[in-house]
Amino acid sequence: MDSILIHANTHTYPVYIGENIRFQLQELLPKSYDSILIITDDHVARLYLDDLSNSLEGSSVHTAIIPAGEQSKSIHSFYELHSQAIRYGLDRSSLIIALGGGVVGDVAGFVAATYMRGIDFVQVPTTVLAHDSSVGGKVAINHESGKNLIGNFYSPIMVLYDVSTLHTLPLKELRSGYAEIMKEAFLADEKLLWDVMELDLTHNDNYERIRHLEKGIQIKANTVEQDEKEAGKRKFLNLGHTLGHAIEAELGYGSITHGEAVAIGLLFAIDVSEKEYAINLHADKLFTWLTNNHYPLNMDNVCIEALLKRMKMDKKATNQRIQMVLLEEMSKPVLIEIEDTTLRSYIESFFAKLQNWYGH
Ligand SMILES: NC(=O)c1ccc[n+]([C@@H]2O[C@H](COP(=O)([O-])OP(=O)(O)OC[C@H]3O[C@@H](n4cnc5c(N)ncnc54)[C@H](O)[C@@H]3O)[C@@H](O)[C@H]2O)c1
Ligand SMILES: O=C(O)C(=O)C[C@@H](O)[C@H](O)[C@H](O)COP(=O)(O)O
Ligand SMILES: [Zn+2]
Repeated sequence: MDSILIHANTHTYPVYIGENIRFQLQELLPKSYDSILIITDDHVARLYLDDLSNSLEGSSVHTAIIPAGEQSKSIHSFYELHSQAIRYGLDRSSLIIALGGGVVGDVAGFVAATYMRGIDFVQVPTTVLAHDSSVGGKVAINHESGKNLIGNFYSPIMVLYDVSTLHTLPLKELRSGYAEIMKEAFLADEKLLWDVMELDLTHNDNYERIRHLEKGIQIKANTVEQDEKEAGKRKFLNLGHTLGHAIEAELGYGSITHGEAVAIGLLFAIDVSEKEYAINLHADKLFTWLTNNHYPLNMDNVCIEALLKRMKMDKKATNQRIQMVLLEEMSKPVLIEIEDTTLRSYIESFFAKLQNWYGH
């Protein structure tokens, strides 16, 4: 088992990474709890809930199961989970465990952050994408106007990443998670970038995957430790998300996965960076890798005006002025404000390029 320590503003917590470590949950917890609520979704519950609850002894263990998918990051689920916590009699010394992907982690984390003004929580990520979402303390639910508009910064006391659970992950979700690894690679690790560019996701073995996940977590950790509340440097982790989040909300939460939307946003950000800074960041190679791995990139029926409106709701925007993370060179992110008219023409030419690339 490997571990990475994260130094948050409030406390330091470990991220444990290893095969089958879900069975060691009890012994890895820093203290014992009288009452524990495991929050998970209905897919993950069928696969791993028993393993986790059976590994906890000496506590009253309760479970709350939300429907799988992005639509559960809602005010309705949030309220329902609070109601269940109240019904089970959780108090300030209780623990919430988030067992699942980023959806469970984000909503359960936000419940933990707000239940009785905050109780301990542990992240037990089960997706590739959740190497990103379980670290750094962003917890949130969506609003129909935009992603993660209601939330907080609230760090878990521990992350237990049992990479054996990834064996059951569908290819679509593997793809989704690798979009965030690609993002991290462009931001800070060119070697990782070329490693992943070599990868056929259908033949990816777990040994290689663990190496990629650990590198991604380390990049995230280095960033959030310097700027947890996103006053500056942390905004770089949003590379690809300005357009990505707009696409996700515009197509309807759950129509495409978060990572699939980020992949399109990342390709766009790389394309714009190449134009702004007259450099070659290999957008063409990224496009080839994305199409070889069957990322959905067809934006034919997406309304650009609607996307622009949504991009103004992005948390990096100030006074409705859109800010984007770009790369002025490889591994050198910058945050720049882009005029609406310039952005519109960039999106138009990007969508045209996608059509053109597809045509060949
Ligand atoms: N807080 C953050 O810093 C942060 C970072 C990145 C993304 N996010 C958020 O994370 C969410 C996406 O997370 P996600 O991609 O993990 O999606 P997800 O939680 O919806 O999981 C994807 C699907 O895989 C299933 N699943 C999960 N683990 C499985 C396993 N081991 N085997 C089989 N099926 C499994 C789930 O039931 C679900 O159907 C988005 O809402 C995004 O905004 C948050
Ligand atoms: O941790 C961060 O900071 C990130 O930006 C990571 C993103 O991958 C993640 O999707 C995050 O939830 C986006 O945050 P938001 O503040 O733009 O909603
Ligand atoms: Zn993301």
